[in-house]
Amino acid sequence: MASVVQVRAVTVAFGGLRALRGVDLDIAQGERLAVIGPNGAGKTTLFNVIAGDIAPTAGAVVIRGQDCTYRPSRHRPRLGLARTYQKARAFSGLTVRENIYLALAGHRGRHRALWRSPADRAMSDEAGEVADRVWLSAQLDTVAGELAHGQRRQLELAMAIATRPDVMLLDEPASGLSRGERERLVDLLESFDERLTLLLIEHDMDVAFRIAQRVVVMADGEQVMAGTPEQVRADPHVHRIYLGTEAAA
Ligand SMILES: Nc1ncnc2c1ncn2[C@@H]1O[C@H](COP(=O)(O)OP(=O)(O)OP(=O)(O)O)[C@@H](O)[C@H]1O
Repeated sequence: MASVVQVRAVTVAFGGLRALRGVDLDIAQGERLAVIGPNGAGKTTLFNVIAGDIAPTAGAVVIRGQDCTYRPSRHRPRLGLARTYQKARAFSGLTVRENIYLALAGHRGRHRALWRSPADRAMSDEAGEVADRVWLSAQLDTVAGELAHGQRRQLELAMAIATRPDVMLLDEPASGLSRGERERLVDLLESFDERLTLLLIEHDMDVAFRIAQRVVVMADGEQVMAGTPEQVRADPHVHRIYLGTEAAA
């Protein structure tokens, strides 16, 4: 299957510290891939390089056959790539519909006042459809600041979906969620169209292993192993470097 994202020998140095050391990664269209590893492994740095938030010191990032290594993040949505952030980006004082509307408007380069023209009303309806896809229909008129933590995460997903991506990068989507909210998040991600490619960094093993078809394990800026969740779970080396420390934590 053709790769939609290719990471080629990517190295990132912060001064003397090499956060990534020649990492290679191929992500296929429709794949569900989780990157795991202990603190400081380089997961966020890899994510930021793919998302265009930082440029690598060496190596290349190719998206849909186009070399994007030095293209900033604002070009990624045009290539069908969207990301979520650990820190919420929604406006607390605006409703779910308004936040999604702004994400739609921003993607289309329209920064008009809310609901002025019929075209804007159509976009407001579209915001409702996007909310439906993340199970937030009942909260359309709720201001984001009053949403439960899990719902807020759903809104973040909606704002990414508004750009009609076919690759979504999810930065620790389950962090800070209750057990029930995590279950709901996994169910929601599993409900997405199977052609949507998902790359996630996740500390919660249950979430990562349930969503991913392939898990990449990183440590010290390198890929240690990659395999199915079952293979990774059973690998003694991974247990030593990661699962053991997690279990002890
Ligand atoms: N902007 C930066 N400046 C200097 N060092 C950095 C910077 N960003 C990351 N690092 C260092 O690079 C290494 C990899 O960090 P990174 O955040 O990518 O790891 P991670 O696997 O995402 O860790 P965590 O699970 O704790 O988020 C760490 O040693 C970190 O301290």
